[in-house]
Amino acid sequence: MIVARNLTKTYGDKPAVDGITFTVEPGRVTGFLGPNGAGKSTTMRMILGLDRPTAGSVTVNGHRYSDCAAPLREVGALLEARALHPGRSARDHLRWLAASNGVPRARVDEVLGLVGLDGVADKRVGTFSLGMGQRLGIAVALLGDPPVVVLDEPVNGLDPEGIRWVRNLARELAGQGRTVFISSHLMSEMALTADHLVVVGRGRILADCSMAEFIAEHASSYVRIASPQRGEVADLLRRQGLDVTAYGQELRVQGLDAAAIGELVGKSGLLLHELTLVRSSLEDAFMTLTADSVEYSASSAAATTTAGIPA
Ligand SMILES: Nc1ncnc2c1ncn2[C@@H]1O[C@H](COP(=O)(O)OP(=O)(O)OP(=O)(O)O)[C@@H](O)[C@H]1O
Repeated sequence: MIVARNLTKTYGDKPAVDGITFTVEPGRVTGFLGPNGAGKSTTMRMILGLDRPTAGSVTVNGHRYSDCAAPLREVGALLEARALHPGRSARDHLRWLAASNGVPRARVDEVLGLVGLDGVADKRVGTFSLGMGQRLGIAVALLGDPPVVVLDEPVNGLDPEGIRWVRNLARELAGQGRTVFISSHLMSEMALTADHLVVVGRGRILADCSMAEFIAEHASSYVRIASPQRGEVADLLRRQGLDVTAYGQELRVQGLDAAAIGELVGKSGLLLHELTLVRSSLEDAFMTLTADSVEYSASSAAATTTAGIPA
């Protein structure tokens, strides 16, 4: 498991990570979500001993990464910027890492097969596409068969098949009881992959909860109604204590499900032309939650954070 306590990293006078405390438990996929510049990579770099915390601490299975005797066998990691020797083949790269970390040579072919690179294992890494490079990075992460896996934006550069593969792999690794910590700035991707979420913005924790709790708390829904007797329908529903907002030609109603609203209106003899349950997407919920934390945003992006959800 990974435990961060009051973890802080300051560059100059700017906190990149601002006193965050969280735990990444084994046996489940924990998504680490936040907009660009939220502090995800800096946190992951501190987990892996590549950056030293300004204050606080982070441990992996009870000790600091720098105190690991065989790091590759304790924590497997894919970080965004990966230094690869372009003239070396994928197989040689993995063999070199295996030899220097006490990993059996046979494991190299195993991980090449696992990530689907066995057919190109002897090609020079410099000729690899972004997606192939990501797969090789994941092979490196899995080389030491580690109980803890940290992946920074693993689906970057992958095609839809590759994205699905990473998703399944993450779930499989968690199913084997490993600790899996994956960063992303895409809520929609995490919704399909993670059991638990740690959401950060401007170096601070905005949410630390199960995926189900996040959905229940942040994804709002309403019932959309179209009626030739819009005014009367709105009056009727308001008299029932429901929250009704007129939106152009439609009404948006919160506080009761679509079936019950249909029955109420039906009993009154008023006409309905449409009665639809509309759920805001998790992406909307995530953008609303992190809207104040976005470092660089286009004005159109800011508009989408509030569009479609009545206050
Ligand atoms: N070496 C550094 N020197 C100065 N500032 C840095 C350094 N590394 C990161 N930062 C700043 O710290 C903040 C957090 O950056 P970080 O890369 O951790 O965010 P992130 O959530 O991983 O974002 P992204 O999704 O864009 O990778 C940003 O404001 C960034 O500009």
